[in-house]
Amino acid sequence: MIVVVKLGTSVLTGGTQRLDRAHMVELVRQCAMLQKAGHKVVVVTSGAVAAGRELLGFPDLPADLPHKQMLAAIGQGQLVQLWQHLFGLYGLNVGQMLLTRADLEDRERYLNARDTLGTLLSHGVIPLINENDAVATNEIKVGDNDNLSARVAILAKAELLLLLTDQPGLFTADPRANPDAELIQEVKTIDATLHKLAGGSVSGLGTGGMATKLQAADVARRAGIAVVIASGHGVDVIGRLVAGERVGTRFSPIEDPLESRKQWILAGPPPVGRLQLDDGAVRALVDKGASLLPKGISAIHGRFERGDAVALLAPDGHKLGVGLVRYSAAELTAILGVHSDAISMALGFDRGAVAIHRDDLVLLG
Ligand SMILES: Nc1ncnc2c1ncn2[C@@H]1O[C@H](COP(=O)(O)OP(=O)(O)O)[C@@H](O)[C@H]1O
Ligand SMILES: N[C@@H](CCC(=O)OP(=O)(O)O)C(=O)O
Repeated sequence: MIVVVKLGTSVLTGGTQRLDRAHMVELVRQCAMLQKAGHKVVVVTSGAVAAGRELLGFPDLPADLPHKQMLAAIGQGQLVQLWQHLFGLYGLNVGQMLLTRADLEDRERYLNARDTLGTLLSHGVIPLINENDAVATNEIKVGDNDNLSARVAILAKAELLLLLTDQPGLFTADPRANPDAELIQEVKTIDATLHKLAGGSVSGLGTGGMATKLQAADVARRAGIAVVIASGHGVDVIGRLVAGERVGTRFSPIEDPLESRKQWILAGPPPVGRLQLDDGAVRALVDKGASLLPKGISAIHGRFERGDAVALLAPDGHKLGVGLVRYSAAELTAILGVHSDAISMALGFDRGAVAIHRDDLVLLG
């Protein structure tokens, strides 16, 4: 089985300001046991900023992007060196891959990253993955390692994604503020009610809290990957989760997973615009599995070019899905509501009858 293990800053520091080396040894032991049993492990490791801060002796720096990038640039080397040393004790090699959203949104770069990851795995090397924080500005960032790990799980063609953190799982409310909150053991559907339960990070160490873990789980399970959120401090937690033990919060995969290109549409390009659809278009897309025609679009928001990803909104405003457009925003504005036969008349040229082809469309539901 290919397993992606995402280790949050909260796990790697144990809530302190420093990397918890003793615990990292224990996590490496667990991963090595899995490799020995014939599984393949990919580690998505946070902790670069924490390691940088530790090396500099906790300087009092502004919390702005340039200083975070500086800390990540300093800390990433430290972090990987440490992992390399610890995995080396078990005779395992590691291979570092630093990714950003820009590596995932272009289909060719996405496939290149997938090849490298596959080659590392086929040679028994442990891929160590983090966001390339030193160069990633907000525009090109995935932004948090929960969402990054879901994309990595898709790239690695993993069966299981473990989001290991400082809580035993997803609770009915943030247990730090609500002592009565209860652990949710199993999630079958991720809806707006569930999203409301999942709060942000309050420790000052992590990024995104449970909110980003839920987003990550939603992306991974649509690709047919099971996801568990659990405590990174549980005894033998990695091996027990791989063995299928009921620990933490488990999200079962969607049974009819998206095909590869659609997984990329969901995981790669960020939507840069929004199309408001009319009722007829919603019925055609949802009930008949049709492509989206310009005549079913009632409004266009944002500036996008041909090939960009856009979000599709139902008349009541809820997000129906994501798709890659065949016309730019300016072109679509000129043919909004126009019947397919009249497109070339309105534009002076014709890129085909559909605004978004069915093959370039992912419906969320
Ligand atoms: N419903 C919830 N259940 C559990 N934890 C929650 C919930 N809502 C918010 N949290 C917070 O999410 C935090 C874990 O996320 P985060 O700080 O980003 O850690 P990590 O570094 O592991 O990604 C917990 O410490 C907790 O305070
Ligand atoms: N890339 C950053 C961590 C980003 C992140 O998502 O952190 P976390 O929520 O602790 O998994 C780092 O290495 O410090």
